[in-house]
Amino acid sequence: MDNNKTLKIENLSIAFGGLKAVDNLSFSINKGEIYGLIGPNGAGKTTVFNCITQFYRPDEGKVFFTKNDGSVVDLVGKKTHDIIKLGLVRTFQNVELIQELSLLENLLVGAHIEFETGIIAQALRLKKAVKEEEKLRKKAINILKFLQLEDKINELSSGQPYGVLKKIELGRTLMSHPTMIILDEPAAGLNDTETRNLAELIKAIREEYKCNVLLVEHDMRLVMDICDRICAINFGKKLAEGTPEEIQSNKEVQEAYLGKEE
Ligand SMILES: Nc1ncnc2c1ncn2[C@@H]1O[C@H](COP(=O)(O)OP(=O)(O)OP(=O)(O)O)[C@@H](O)[C@H]1O
Repeated sequence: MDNNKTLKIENLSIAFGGLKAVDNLSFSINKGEIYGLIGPNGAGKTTVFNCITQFYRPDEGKVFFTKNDGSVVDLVGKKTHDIIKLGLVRTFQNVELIQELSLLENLLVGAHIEFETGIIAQALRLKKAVKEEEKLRKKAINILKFLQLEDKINELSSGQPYGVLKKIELGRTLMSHPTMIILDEPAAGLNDTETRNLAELIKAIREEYKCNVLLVEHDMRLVMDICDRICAINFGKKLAEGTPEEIQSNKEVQEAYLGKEE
């Protein structure tokens, strides 16, 4: 894989029963890109996600990922937990925060992967564990500041506006030093203002945390606004790939997707 790519999907296929949910799909994401994956309902977007993070094991194909140190690994067959350690994290459509914990604590819950000391040491609160916890707390506070939530650090997550919960979900991904974040319909359930803020936030994450973003999203304004390139799929196959302008003017995409949705 050439040096400029972070993620390269090659001839990916997976079928459920007789149905080919992803059918010989290939695309690649360049370093620093915000990349969009779009398609009508049932096109196979979530299945592509699940094949990248190895929640599903693809029937065929490869998923190459460039780690922080520049080396390339094929993710197929790896454990989801190990994939997070390699620097690839995802969010879920439904935000799942622990209601009884503060926003800060919710970020720390997501950071267990960062702990270098073992569970027993943590339980005994040995010096090293206490130090590590302090380091994580500082990191979490910095992320909350970046998310402009510093005044809410100790507030419970219960009762927070949906936009705040979504930010925390994003913040949790940042706790694990990602080189790539996959966002599953981040604008779902957000109002116009929250969606505009989200667009700015995703761009800021790219700048500040130097990570790539792969976005699956139905909100065309968000996709067209922030993506450098987009891949449109239908029936698990690639329809077109290109800049937002190219995708918007592509006839096949218009017929399959934009025509129906807009
Ligand atoms: N675990 C599964 N078992 C059987 N069929 C599945 C499974 N997961 C997905 N499918 C089927 O694969 C196809 C692609 O589904 P997928 O959820 O990936 O589409 P999508 O583009 O994410 O749709 P949406 O935009 O509605 O979320 C659909 O026909 C779906 O019913």
